[in-house]
Amino acid sequence: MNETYRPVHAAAGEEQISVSLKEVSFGYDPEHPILQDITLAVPQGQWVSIVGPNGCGKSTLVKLLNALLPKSGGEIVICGHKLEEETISDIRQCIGMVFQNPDNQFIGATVEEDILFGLEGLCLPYAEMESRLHVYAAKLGIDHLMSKHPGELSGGQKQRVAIASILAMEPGIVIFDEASSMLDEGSRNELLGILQEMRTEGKYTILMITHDADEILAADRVVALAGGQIIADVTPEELFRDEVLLAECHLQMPYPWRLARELHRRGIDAGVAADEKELIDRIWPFNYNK
Ligand SMILES: Nc1ncnc2c1ncn2[C@@H]1O[C@H](COP(=O)(O)OP(=O)(O)OP(=O)(O)O)[C@@H](O)[C@H]1O
Repeated sequence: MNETYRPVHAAAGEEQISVSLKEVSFGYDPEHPILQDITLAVPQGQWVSIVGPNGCGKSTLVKLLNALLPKSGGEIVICGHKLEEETISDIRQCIGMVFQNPDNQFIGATVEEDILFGLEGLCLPYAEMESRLHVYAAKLGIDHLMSKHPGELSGGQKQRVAIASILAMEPGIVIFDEASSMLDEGSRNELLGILQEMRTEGKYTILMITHDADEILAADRVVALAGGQIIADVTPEELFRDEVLLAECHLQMPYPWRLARELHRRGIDAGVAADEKELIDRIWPFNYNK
């Protein structure tokens, strides 16, 4: 196990824990466990990226949280509810999941119906449902698609609808399982902006399975899985500084980090820039002082 992994069980200080796993295990075939003794606590309001190589069990892990798959051992507590037969429906109300393929997520015959369907399940007053419908359709830029049948939408539009449907229910925990892989760069950045806004509200805990460097950098914390175990629990910066860990996770450094490393090798210590302008501002003095 990588030394960087620091298991966390209990609340640090007064922090409320949204997601807690203690020694959780699971195998599709009991003889071959996919996940072994996973222990993890995520405080309310935290944004966690879950990373790791293909097939290491990231999707399996998040499906255990709302009993889409049955854990074979250990304890899961979601928003104070211990996961048991009787608490599954309470727990499912606390968790919204957006998957990679939006086709599997449509229920309504139109976009509007699809968003309203989830809200009806929460038994909200009609005015509140209408208000959320319009707020989240506007946030995701899908107001003009409300009367469309899901079959008439592009992959990226379908994913925006799926995200709007989940966010409109305002679950305390939102899980994205490679949910932005269908989105173009602009839409992906918009989604990151929406999540950043949600983070400032402090009400949402975000778990995001991703291989995307920008999404990883946006998180508060990165949990890395490999070989059925958590091998690291670090900040995004710690991950991107650790070339061994990056290789274990099959990840690359973000472009500005690679550029900074190359410049450093050539004697220019410009640090990591967030964008092109900052990069030029940082490199310019080196050229100017020659
Ligand atoms: N329904 C299933 N039945 C049997 N084995 C499965 C099933 N779903 C997944 N697996 C296996 O479990 C392992 C973990 O799969 P999982 O989808 O959780 O990985 P992942 O880390 O999310 O992968 P990726 O990054 O490719 O999406 C893989 O070896 C996969 O083949």
